[in-house]
Amino acid sequence: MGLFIDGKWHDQWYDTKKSGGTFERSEAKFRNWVTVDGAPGPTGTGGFKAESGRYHLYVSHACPWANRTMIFRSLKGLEDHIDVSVVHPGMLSDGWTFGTDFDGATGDRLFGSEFLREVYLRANPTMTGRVTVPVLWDKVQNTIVSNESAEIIRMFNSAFDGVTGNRDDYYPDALRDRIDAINARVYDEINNGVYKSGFATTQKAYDTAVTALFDALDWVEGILSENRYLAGDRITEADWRLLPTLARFDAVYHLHFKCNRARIIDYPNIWAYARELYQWPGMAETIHFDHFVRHYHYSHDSINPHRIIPINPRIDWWAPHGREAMRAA
Ligand SMILES: N[C@@H](CCC(=O)N[C@@H](CS)C(=O)NCC(=O)O)C(=O)O
Repeated sequence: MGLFIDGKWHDQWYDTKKSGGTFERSEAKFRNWVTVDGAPGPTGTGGFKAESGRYHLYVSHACPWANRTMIFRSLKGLEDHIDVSVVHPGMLSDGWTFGTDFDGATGDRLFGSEFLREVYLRANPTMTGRVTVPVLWDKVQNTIVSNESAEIIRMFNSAFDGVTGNRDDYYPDALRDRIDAINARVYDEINNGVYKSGFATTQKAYDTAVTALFDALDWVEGILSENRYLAGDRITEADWRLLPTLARFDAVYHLHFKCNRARIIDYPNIWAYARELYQWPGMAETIHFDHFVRHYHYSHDSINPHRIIPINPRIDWWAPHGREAMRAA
């Protein structure tokens, strides 16, 4: 794992010394937006019009942030309009690679690169920053539109509606305040909370993160005991942003990131809800247990130096979820 400083690759693990043992996620660098007519979005520059076949998505099936973008690509019927390259789940000193010796790893279908970092250098040969997935690439301007998943899913939610005819809205006006409030806590304490627990390098940093994580899961369990979905009776972006973390929890985070006060299967409402989301049309195809079990245990050698891949529990994600009953309540 590494990062670029002025276009030069440095093999370097996260620096937690300056933050008292706490993992701090760095900000994504490319923050442009695809819009209906190419007008600039909330950040970055314009010129990225929604067009079929123009954009390419780079993902890892291991990565929860990339998983969000694959979820929205499927929900919004973008499969025929935005093609995808999938990196290899092993991420060592070269960062993400395009090795194809793992089922589902496609190689770089656009440029035939060996490493994802080459794609970043095409966009900015002197860049400083981390080489992360997901990446949304523009074949016309030959650059990265965005490497921030939260913003890529907002683009996918509406910018391509004229291209696909799919007008399903997962961020409806009337629910935005509620969705934003839920996202803020879910991001900080759950999606990123598992990383803060797992990458902590002091007991105090771990204790703080893991306690907040399970308190937040208790809060989610409470919401889901009264509501079918996080924002009420309608499924929204808030739910889709939680699913990738729930899917990885018992298989990876519980053991590898020491998130072991409870498992997801111990929360009756969260577990049934997680199965409902997983069983939603198209969703199971975006969730690749083999990629994330391999990635985390193999790539984080400061946590698992011998790279032993654990056996893991057998969990039935296809068991009936019974959440329809919530609607009648
Ligand atoms: N803010 C980014 C975070 C993406 C991210 O951190 N991805 C991880 C994989 S799960 C990554 O590529 N890490 C490589 C690195 O940090 O060097 C997003 O949500 O899109």
